Amino acid sequence: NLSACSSKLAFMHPMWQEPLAIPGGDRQSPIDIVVRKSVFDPQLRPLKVQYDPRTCQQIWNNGYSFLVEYDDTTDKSTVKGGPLEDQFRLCQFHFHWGENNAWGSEHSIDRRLFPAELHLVHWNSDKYSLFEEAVIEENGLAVIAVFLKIGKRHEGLQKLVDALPAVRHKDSLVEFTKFDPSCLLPENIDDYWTYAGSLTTPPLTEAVTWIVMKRHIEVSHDQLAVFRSLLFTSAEEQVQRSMVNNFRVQQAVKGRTVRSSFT
Ligand SMILES: O=C1NC(=O)[C@@H](c2ccccc2)S1
Ligand SMILES: [Zn+2]
Repeated sequence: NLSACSSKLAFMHPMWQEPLAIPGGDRQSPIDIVVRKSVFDPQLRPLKVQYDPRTCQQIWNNGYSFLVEYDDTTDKSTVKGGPLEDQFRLCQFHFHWGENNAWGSEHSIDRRLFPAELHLVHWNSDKYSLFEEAVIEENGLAVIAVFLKIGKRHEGLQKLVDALPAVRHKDSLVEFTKFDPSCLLPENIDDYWTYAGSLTTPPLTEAVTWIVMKRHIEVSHDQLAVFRSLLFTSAEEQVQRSMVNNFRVQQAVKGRTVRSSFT
C-alpha cells in the first residue's frame, strides 16, 4: 500500500528530458542560493517539526531515488511555523546524490555543491486532503532540504543504510518501520533560507515552499557509497545502471527573493 505521496507521481526515466517549457516556469527548482542577495526576514518564526516514528512504513526504489514513506492519513508527523501559514504532513523523504563527493546536491550555496541533499516532503493538510491534490496547488507542499557532507558516520542513518541492499533495483520495496527522521535534521533548524519553488522531478509543479537548512549533517564516505550501490534499473533489465547523479539542473531565479531566518 504505497502511500499516495509518491506512488502516483511517476518519476519518469531518471535521465528524463527537461520539458521545453513548464507552465508558468518562473518559480522552478533547484537554484543556487546567493547568500549576499538573500533578505533577512525577522517575521520568519522558528520551524516546528513533530515526527512520530510509528508512522514510518516502507522504503522503495522508484527508479530515481529511494523513498522512505510515512503514513500520511493523519496529522501525526507534521511541520509548521517558519514561513508556513498552515500545517504540513510528512509523506516521504528521499535524497539526491552524485557519483562522487564533488557534487550531488540539487541546491547550492554561493555555488558550493554538497555530495548529497535530503528532502523531507510534506503537504498542506489544512487545505487539502490528499498529496495529489496539494501537488498542483501553489501552497500545497513544503520541502525541508538538508545538505550532507562527508565526515563522521551518522549513527541514525545506519538503520536506513542497512536496509538499502533490499531495494537495490527499481520497483523493489521493503517494510521499514520506527524510523524518526528528526535524527537527520541538524541540531540547529532555526537557521534556514526559504523561497517559492517547484518539484525537482516531473510534474515539476510550482507548489513548493522550500526550506533549505543552513547547517548540514555529516555522513561517512562508506554510508554514501551504499547510496551509490543502488540501481536505476529493475532486476529484469539486462543493462544495470548505478543510481547516481539523480539531481535536476539548476534553474533561473527569475527575480525571486530568497529570505533568510538569520542575519
Ligand atoms: O523535493 C523534491 N524532490 C523530488 O524528487 C521531487 C518530488 C516529486 C514527487 C514527489 C516527491 C518529491 S520534489
Ligand atoms: Zn528531492
